[in-house]
Amino acid sequence: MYRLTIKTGFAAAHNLINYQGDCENLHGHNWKVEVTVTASELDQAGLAIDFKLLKRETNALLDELDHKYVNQHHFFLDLSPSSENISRYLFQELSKRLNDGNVKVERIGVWESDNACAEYYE
Ligand SMILES: Nc1nc2c(c(=O)[nH]1)N=C([C@H](O)[C@H](O)COP(=O)(O)OP(=O)(O)OP(=O)(O)O)CN2
Ligand SMILES: [Zn+2]
Repeated sequence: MYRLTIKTGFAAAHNLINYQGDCENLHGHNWKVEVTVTASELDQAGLAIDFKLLKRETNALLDELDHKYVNQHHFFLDLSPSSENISRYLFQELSKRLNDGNVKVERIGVWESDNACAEYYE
C-alpha cells in the first residue's frame, strides 16, 4: 500500500457554540490541514494520485471556508465549528471527490495552532 499526505490550510473566523470560555467569542485561526490518502496501485507515471490533483481538490473545498466566518457555512449552521467537526466535514467531502477503486481518503488532520491538532478517520 501507498500512503500520501499533502499539507495546506486556510484562514478563517469562528466561535465555538455550547462552549464556555474565550472560544465562544469570535476569533480566528490560520488552520493547517493535512490530507492523507492510501492507494494500492500506481499509474504508468508511478503515481498513486497526482499531488497536484490532491491539492487542487482540497483547496477548492477549503475556498468555501477561507477568509469566511465558518459558523455561517451550511455544514456548521447547527454544529460547533471545532477542529474536530471541520476535520470530519473535510473527510466526508474529500472522500466523495477522491475515493475510487484505488484511492481512499484515510484521515484529515486539522491544526488550529502549532500545537493543537484534531484528526478524523474511519
Ligand atoms: N478539542 C478542541 N478543543 C478546543 C478547540 C477545538 O476545536 N477542539 N478549539 C478551541 C478554540 O477554537 C480556541 O481558539 C483555541 O485557541 P487557543 O489559542 O489554542 O486557546 P488557548 O488560549 O487555550 O491556547 P494557549 O496555547 O493556552 O494560549 C479551544 N479548544
Ligand atoms: Zn478557535
